[in-house]
Amino acid sequence: MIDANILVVDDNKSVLSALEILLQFEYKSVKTLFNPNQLSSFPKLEEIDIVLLDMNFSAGVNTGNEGLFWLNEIKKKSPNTSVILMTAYGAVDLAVSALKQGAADFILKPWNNERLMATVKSAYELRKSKLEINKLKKKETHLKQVINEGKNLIIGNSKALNSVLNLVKKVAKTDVNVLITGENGTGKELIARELHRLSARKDEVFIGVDMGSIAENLFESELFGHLKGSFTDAKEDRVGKFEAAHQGSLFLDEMGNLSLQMQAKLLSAIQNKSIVRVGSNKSISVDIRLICATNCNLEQMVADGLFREDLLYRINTIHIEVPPLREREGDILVLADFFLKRFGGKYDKPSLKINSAAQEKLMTYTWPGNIRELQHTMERAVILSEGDVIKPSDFLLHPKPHNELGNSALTLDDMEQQMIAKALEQNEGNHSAAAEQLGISRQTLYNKLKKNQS
Ligand SMILES: Nc1ncnc2c1ncn2[C@@H]1O[C@H](COP(=O)(O)OP(=O)(O)OP(=O)(O)O)[C@@H](O)[C@H]1O
Repeated sequence: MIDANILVVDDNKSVLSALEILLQFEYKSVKTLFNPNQLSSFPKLEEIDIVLLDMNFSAGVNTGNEGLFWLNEIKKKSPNTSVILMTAYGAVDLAVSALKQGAADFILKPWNNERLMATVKSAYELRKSKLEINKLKKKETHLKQVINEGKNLIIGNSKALNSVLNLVKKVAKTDVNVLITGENGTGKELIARELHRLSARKDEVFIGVDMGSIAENLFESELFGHLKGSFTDAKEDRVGKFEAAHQGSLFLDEMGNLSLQMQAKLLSAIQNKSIVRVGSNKSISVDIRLICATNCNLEQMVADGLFREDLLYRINTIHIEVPPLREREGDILVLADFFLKRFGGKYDKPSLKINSAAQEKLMTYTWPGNIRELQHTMERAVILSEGDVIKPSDFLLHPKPHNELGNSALTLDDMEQQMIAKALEQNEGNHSAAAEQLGISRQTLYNKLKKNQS
């Protein structure tokens, strides 16, 4: 017995009872209606899985228009109910217009029992798939919302930040590729998310990829996906980031850390607006809005032969430079206050205030790690503070000594960071060259940099 609700609508009582008896053999609930006008007030029509609907109700009329009218009424109230139209006057054009207007199928009277049962069965399968699709769509919308959520609030009121936000507003509505540059921790990812939020793609996903953390040998698989068995660890087919971002925005962070080989592969995907999964030879079109970010000077890297000029032109149709925090004086205390509230709440210290000497300390510091450093500084201060006031001594600010090695007060970690900073400086920000000079892999260098920032 199939657990489905069926409704039969016909002005012929013998048709109603014949169909009721036939359908009750297989379906749990079969209801009948003699007058289609009762459809308007039929309770919970959306719970009916299948309606078998006669096409002609007025005596002497066989145009089928009444059936089409009631088909539309049912579809308005319950779009996922499968409607099968029945008529004694078989005409191909009538059947075609019924199907065009959303009928699941069309049967002729007198019907063949077996064929009718098969038609009802497939209409029921159709109904189930529609409900399943609806459920998946709702789930997808929810997942997209969760993915896109994140901490999107952009705090600050400085002139410099406002002009960035103005540019973001102008550019967001277009589909052009955007390159966001700025020092580490200035909020580049936040700006990228804002571009997505204000764009026509806002209801689709925003997929972020940290290009610096992808190992060279996994680059293609991560970005373009792979087929099962295409390499040792490919246990399943996998969708890459480009495909995952289809119709949404793809944010490629740390673009300055790509080897020339990776750049070539990326360029080809961007140029062709399509990707080929590893192990496949089928090209798949992708519709993405590309947002890239870096803290490197890509023009300089082009001049040094470290970044492809053609790739740079592809990604920087619009260039947004996010200024460092030291050039956004107006934002420092506003952001500090924002983080104070956030961490005050988190650590159950809601009435904490920053005293004026502590504010002065925040304002005079140069914030090499920008907003990320301010955020960490505030979190530590909230944890360390005693009483209701944050004092200057609660801020552990240590301006990084730059090139001076050999300071006996340094820890091993400090020395390592200084060597890294020096190598990066000598190699003008080029991570691959700095890693080579230090005798470590690009990946290790990257991990060490991340560790220091966290
Ligand atoms: N204007 C802002 N308002 C609130 N939070 C901010 C703001 N700017 C940055 N942040 C926060 O600072 C942190 C660093 O920001 P984000 O990751 O966007 O910087 P980034 O420039 O992309 O850093 P990186 O170059 O290291 O990838 C994040 O936690 C972000 O939420």
